Amino acid sequence: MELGWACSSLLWLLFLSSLAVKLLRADLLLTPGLLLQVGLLVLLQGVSRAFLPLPLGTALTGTACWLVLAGATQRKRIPAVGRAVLITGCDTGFGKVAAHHLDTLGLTVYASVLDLKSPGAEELRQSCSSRLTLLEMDLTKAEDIQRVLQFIKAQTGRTGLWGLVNNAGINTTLADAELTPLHDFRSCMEVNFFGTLELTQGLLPLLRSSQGRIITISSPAGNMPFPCLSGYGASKAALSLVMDTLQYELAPWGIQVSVILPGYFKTDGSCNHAYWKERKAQLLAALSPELLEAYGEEYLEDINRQFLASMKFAVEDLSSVVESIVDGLLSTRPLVKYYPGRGLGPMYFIHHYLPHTVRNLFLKAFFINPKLPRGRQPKPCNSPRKQ
Ligand SMILES: NC(=O)c1ccc[n+]([C@@H]2O[C@H](COP(=O)([O-])OP(=O)(O)OC[C@H]3O[C@@H](n4cnc5c(N)ncnc54)[C@H](O)[C@@H]3O)[C@@H](O)[C@H]2O)c1
Ligand SMILES: C[C@]12C[C@H](O)[C@H]3[C@@H](CCC4=CC(=O)CC[C@@]43C)[C@@H]1CC[C@@H]2C(=O)CO
Repeated sequence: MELGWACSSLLWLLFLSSLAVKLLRADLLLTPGLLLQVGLLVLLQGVSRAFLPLPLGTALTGTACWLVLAGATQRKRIPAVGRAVLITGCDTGFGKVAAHHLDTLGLTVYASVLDLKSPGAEELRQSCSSRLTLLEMDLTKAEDIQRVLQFIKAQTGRTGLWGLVNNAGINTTLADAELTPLHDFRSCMEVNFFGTLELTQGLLPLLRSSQGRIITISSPAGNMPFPCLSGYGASKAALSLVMDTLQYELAPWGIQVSVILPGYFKTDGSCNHAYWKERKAQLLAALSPELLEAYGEEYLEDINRQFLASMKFAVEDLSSVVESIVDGLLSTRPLVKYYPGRGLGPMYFIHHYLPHTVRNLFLKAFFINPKLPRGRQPKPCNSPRKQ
């Protein structure tokens, strides 16, 4: 009798802990169907303990548990061929890799780029099928957005537009909020928030007709206060919030909205040394004498040094982000949030469940921990005392 209980308890402990891990990792959803299957497993457990020898009953129940877990985590997909999607920011990074992959899946891809002559645009032109169309669009220019909206409406009259992937985004500054010029906040907002929102709004009539998908690449920097990323993070916070709102506002129209919150990946935008060297120089040149006196040039140099050092943690393989985009577009049950990359679990656990002081210490240790500004550093002993 005891052995039977021990086997059953161990079996259920293994099954329920696997289920919990998959739910936490968003590998599966707690659907009514899954709950019914768990109920049937309980019934099977009771029947096998009552009528079957222990080894047979345990094997039968164990196999049933495995089948439930395996079935629950198989993410089913809808056919890709014939579906049209627009993806922005395909000159480099996630957008370029995703555009190529979506093309290989048989989708009709409209890939927007900042510059039709960019190396990335040329690479897509050379490597993709005739189903991929490159479109030039600067999200800060309303006329560009309107031109793309007209083009997409004209081109997708027959197929409809199945999906929009809002990938394009910028980060212009790596510095404390006080040191970040207001126009840098505005630049991030213009591209990452207003431009993306204007394009999304413009495509909603098509997406409502197709009951399609919206996938937006935001950032954990929009959920938590990464040091020196307030300008970028604020724009991503606004973007995440509006997409989270659209997720339930558009549900009655059958549109499914997903937000992807990637970890740190090595792309042209995140790890371009020349770009960040230029941005640091422009930031220093723009600093007022008062701020330069209060913080000191060494303060910014140190931040930049730590940022360059952090790049070694950036993941080179972008496939997990691309897979999240594909799942958001083609899964029968797309997730509301995707967290591709390393360390997102602990990061969000700390953010949600531990005191903010712990979270802030984690973010500084994980990314950038600014040194004391010049104005707060102890004066050397021989310096003249202020009267
Ligand atoms: N790389 C990371 O670690 C990381 C992490 C989290 C989120 N993200 C986000 O992922 C998205 C893609 O970033 P990435 O890392 O591939 O960087 P990236 O710089 O390689 O790609 C950004 C793309 O946006 C385009 N773009 C820039 N300004 C634009 C404008 N005004 N109008 C239209 N397009 C414009 C660029 O041409 C480029 O193709 C961005 O939204 C970024 O914020 C990146
Ligand atoms: C903000 C960046 C993208 C991304 O958001 C990164 C951040 C570095 C810190 C960091 C760690 C994470 O695990 C989540 C993403 C993130 C907060 C990156 C520094 C440069 C890069 C970009 O500039 C993207 O264009």
